[in-house]
Amino acid sequence: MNQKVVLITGCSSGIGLSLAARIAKDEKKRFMVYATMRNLNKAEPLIEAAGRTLGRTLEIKKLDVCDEDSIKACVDSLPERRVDILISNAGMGLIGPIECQSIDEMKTVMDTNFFGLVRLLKEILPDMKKRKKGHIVVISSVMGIQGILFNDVYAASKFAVEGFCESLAIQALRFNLNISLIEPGPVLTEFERKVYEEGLKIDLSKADKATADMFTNVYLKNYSQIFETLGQSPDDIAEHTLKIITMENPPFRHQTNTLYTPMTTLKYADPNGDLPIDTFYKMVFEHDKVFNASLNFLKLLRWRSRKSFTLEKDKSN
Ligand SMILES: NC(=O)C1=CN([C@@H]2O[C@H](COP(=O)(O)OP(=O)(O)OC[C@H]3O[C@@H](n4cnc5c(N)ncnc54)[C@H](OP(=O)(O)O)[C@@H]3O)[C@@H](O)[C@H]2O)C=CC1
Ligand SMILES: CC1=C(/C=C/C(C)=C/C=C/C(C)=C/C=O)C(C)(C)CCC1
Repeated sequence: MNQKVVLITGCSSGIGLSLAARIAKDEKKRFMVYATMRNLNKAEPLIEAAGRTLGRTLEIKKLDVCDEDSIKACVDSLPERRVDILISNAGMGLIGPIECQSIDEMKTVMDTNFFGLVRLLKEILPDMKKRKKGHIVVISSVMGIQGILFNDVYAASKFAVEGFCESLAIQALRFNLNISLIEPGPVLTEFERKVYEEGLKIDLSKADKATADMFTNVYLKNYSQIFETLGQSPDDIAEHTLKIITMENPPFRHQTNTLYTPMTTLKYADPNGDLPIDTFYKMVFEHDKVFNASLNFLKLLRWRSRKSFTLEKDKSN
């Protein structure tokens, strides 16, 4: 059987876990999944989700994207070091005023979200080029296209990922390789919980009162509601990603949440760059009424898009 080898990072929870289980359970058994995580003590939820695929179409391996030796050891352990599809998923968030964040905290985000991808590719890309075959799939974010209030460093890390991939994609074409950026909006995972809990713990005394109030009373106050309204499940992201890896000509960018697309499109509608910033500003600060009305509108759209996604899935079966 000519199975494609898929290596996924960050499979201890969230999107990585859903992706690994979903791809391993592919009805046509088209994939052999190496689901990796930095701490194998956290493997239990994946073992449970993998069920009977464990040891058949799914194997769990250790890989820390911040450690080159760990990446090399993992790739060396694969038959012929072959990776047909790399899914770079491991990542972390960071919210809050920059006055309250240390440079070390910021570096950890860049090291994981951006250099983590770079380290993976330095190990895997040369073999893909030799074979003239391969698909690099990166779990980016809508924040790889557009910054969001109090996500300055996280957005910077995803912009870095997107700039890096845009440059590399041109070279990759010469070697018949595909690169795809998956751009989810909010997804209900450990990410959301960790980021929110860390947000509540921030010592806001280093920020001025107006900034501290904005973070507490605008951002944190609305955070859970935004995720509940706009949030997708990690299984949704897994379905979208499975579609992308089975396409003959996969797109370079794929947004998983159609509700978010109008916001990201504003960027391309105004070369001056003011339109998305003004719109976000108005949405957040100018009138609570507009904000609440938009939330209600989003709830309605979400219901409709859920329906259409289900229909699309039905059609493809
Ligand atoms: N949730 C969201 O709203 C969105 C998330 N994303 C992106 O999706 C990806 C997955 O996040 P999500 O599933 O939501 O969050 P989770 O926190 O549930 O999962 C993150 C995963 O990354 C792993 N990880 C962190 N650092 C490293 C490292 N150094 N080496 C290997 N693995 C590591 C975590 O492992 P451990 O358990 O050991 O910490 C965990 O398995 C991230 O890239 C994130 O930026 C994009 C858009 C929206
Ligand atoms: C909470 C909140 C907002 C939106 C937050 C969003 C949309 C977060 C998205 C997070 C993602 C996509 C994370 C992973 O990549 C607004 C609208 C700024 C208004 C103020 C409060």
